[in-house]
Amino acid sequence: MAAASHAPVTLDDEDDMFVFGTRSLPKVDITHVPAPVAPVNLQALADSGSDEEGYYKVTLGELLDGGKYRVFESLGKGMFSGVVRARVLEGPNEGKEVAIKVIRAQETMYKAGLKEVQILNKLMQADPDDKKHIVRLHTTFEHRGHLCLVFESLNMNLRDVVKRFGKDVGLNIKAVRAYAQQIFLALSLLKKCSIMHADLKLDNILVNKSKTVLKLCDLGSASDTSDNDITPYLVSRFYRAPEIILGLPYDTAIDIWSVGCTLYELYTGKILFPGRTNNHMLLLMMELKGRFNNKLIKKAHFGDLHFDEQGLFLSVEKDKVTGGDTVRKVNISQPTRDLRARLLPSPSVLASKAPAAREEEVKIMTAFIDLLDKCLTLDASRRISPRDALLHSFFRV
Ligand SMILES: Nc1ncnc2c1ncn2[C@@H]1O[C@H](COP(=O)(O)OP(=O)(O)OP(=O)(O)O)[C@@H](O)[C@H]1O
Repeated sequence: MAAASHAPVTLDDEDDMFVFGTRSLPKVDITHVPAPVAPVNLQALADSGSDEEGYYKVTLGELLDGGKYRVFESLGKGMFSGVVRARVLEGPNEGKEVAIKVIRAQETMYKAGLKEVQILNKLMQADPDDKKHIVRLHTTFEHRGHLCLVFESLNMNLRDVVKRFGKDVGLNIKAVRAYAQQIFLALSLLKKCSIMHADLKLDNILVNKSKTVLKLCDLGSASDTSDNDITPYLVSRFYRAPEIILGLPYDTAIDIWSVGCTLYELYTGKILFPGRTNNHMLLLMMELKGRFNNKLIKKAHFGDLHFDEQGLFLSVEKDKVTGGDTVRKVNISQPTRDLRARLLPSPSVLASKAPAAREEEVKIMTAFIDLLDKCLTLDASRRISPRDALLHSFFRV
């Protein structure tokens, strides 16, 4: 039995077909990138060149995939991976830049990476002409036990754009409108394919060098709509839809909610719902949008965590004296914060403009606020669809 202890450790039965390897994968039709056949072999992990958290320790100038790519820049670390920029050294794309996402050498991360490849393939097949603003996956390979995804190289994410060009006060409304249209096109493809992105935020939207074209990236949390287990921590908290927090069934409408939060942030440079906890998120949402419908609360898995039998909100707050948690019952009837008050230019700003410019500004801002309001509908079944969003007057004023 001693030999058995050196045998590759497989994940489970369905993954037996996967084996770690160092070979590169066959390159095929760009709309269908094969997932590498998986690993999990202790020997390979021991030799993975990773730090203690499983991130690959990349060196600038390093060659990857048998000399096909030379790394020249590190783009940073996420939860699942380190992303590097590299140059293609051979083949028809010689000289071109790519971005390589090197997944952490860990069984769950590897599996998540394979799922990301599968979802990107499905989306590329549904959009062979690359018109729907989702990042293109060129190919995949394995490097010392790390699954590597080779993407088209984009310039920076929208969080960096806001930092650099919006100086933390946001972008002008016409730039927001141009980006919003592209985001809703991407969402229309996701909906058509029954895929939820489930992690939309400024960090996961990339732009090209001229900042005119954007693409959604990081499909690492994405899944099919049939795959919607109740879990209150899906999506980064500030962008998390109320149905997720309440434990209601959810679908592609969660991404519309996240886009509402993202567009607000793009325009203002401020987080719309900076909740400290899921409970605090619900309070902030109700302050803006009013109370939840009682029927919705009754159906919700976690309804009684946040509401009492009378439908009063149980706001968990810090006691100023003891510092411990206390519960304050809150009866929310009317919204107390207002998107119009926050976003419409003040009368003094408007007065400083010529009448035509003033009229245009009010028109476009009124349309923007209306669209945001429809993206942020508390009841997911009544939230605007990507298609209707694209037909909204915001894109025609
Ligand atoms: N194709 C690309 N071109 C340029 N930069 C990219 C590309 N893909 C990813 N990046 C950069 O790397 C960052 C992390 O990428 P990604 O979100 O896919 O990785 P992740 O490990 O899932 O990260 P996180 O845990 O933050 O979600 C992005 O925010 C972006 O700045």
